[in-house]
Amino acid sequence: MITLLATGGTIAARRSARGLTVGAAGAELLERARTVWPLEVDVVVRDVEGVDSSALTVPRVLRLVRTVREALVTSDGVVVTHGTDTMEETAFLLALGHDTERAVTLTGSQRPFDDAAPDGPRNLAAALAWAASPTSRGTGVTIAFADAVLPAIGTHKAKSLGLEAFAAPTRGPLGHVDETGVRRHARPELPAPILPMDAVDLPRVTVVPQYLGADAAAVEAAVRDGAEGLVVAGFGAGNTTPPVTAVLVELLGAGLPVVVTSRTGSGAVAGLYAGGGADLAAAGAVMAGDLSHWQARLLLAAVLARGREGWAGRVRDWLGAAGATP
Ligand SMILES: NC(=O)C[C@H](N)C(=O)O
Repeated sequence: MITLLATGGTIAARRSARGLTVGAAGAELLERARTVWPLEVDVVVRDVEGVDSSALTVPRVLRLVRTVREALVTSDGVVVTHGTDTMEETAFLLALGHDTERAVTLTGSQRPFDDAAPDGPRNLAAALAWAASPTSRGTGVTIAFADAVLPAIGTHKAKSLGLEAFAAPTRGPLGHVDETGVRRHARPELPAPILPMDAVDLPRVTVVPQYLGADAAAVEAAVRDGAEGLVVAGFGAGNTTPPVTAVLVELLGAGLPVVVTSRTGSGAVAGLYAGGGADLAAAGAVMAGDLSHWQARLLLAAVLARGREGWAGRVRDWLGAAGATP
């Protein structure tokens, strides 16, 4: 038996005078998905949220993580329908808490429920087939979209409207689901769970972007606003402007956790450049491998939920176990 948890998103949205509005229930989504392929599996449906994913928050997603965990006790796998805008973040939080062989697969759509040529039914049919298949055992949390199955870790939404909405640039799909059935090509690295299951929220971690001539103001404002850690969306291989480098080195010296990502959207970061990334690495910043800013933010927040002590080692260990860094 598979549990289908419906949370909203475009897959459940209809056109209205106000714009796309979530309204279709999980049972309606399932009914459409069953017209794509014969799904020889029992599915229990629960509507747990009914929102555009831009309206979700960390506390709400932490609640969903616990709901998924409970469902996994009695199900062979869990499928979550979800808006695509924040799907990579919900998938990542689920991955941070995942500790079973059973598959958890998220899916959604780019086109609404009432579109003349919707992509939702096929995406959901594929997600259900993947989660129900013995092939998906041990593949952790995944995103099934446009016939591909991508690992939660390292995946981001790469297209605003295109149907192949998600990409895992340095990892690629783990498998495909199409007319030939369910195929797995790879097994992902699955780090041990680090998300505290009793957490109702996570410490504030702020993403600070780098751009031509960026000064220290955004970093200083983030700290003033109570950030307990920072993710710097750096240039290229993890570089920062001279004033941002200077303020971050000072904050690292005072004990503030800083993680560095790349605004390129593909590839790993390394502290290569004097006056930029090399100075940050020397001061104790952690390079986030191929994680997006948004996933790195959740990783650091989950680590800080257990306190600041030893944060860098715990982030590095997780990144290594996830195959994000060597
Ligand atoms: N395609 C989508 O699902 C986008 C929608 N705004 C959402 O994230 O809920």
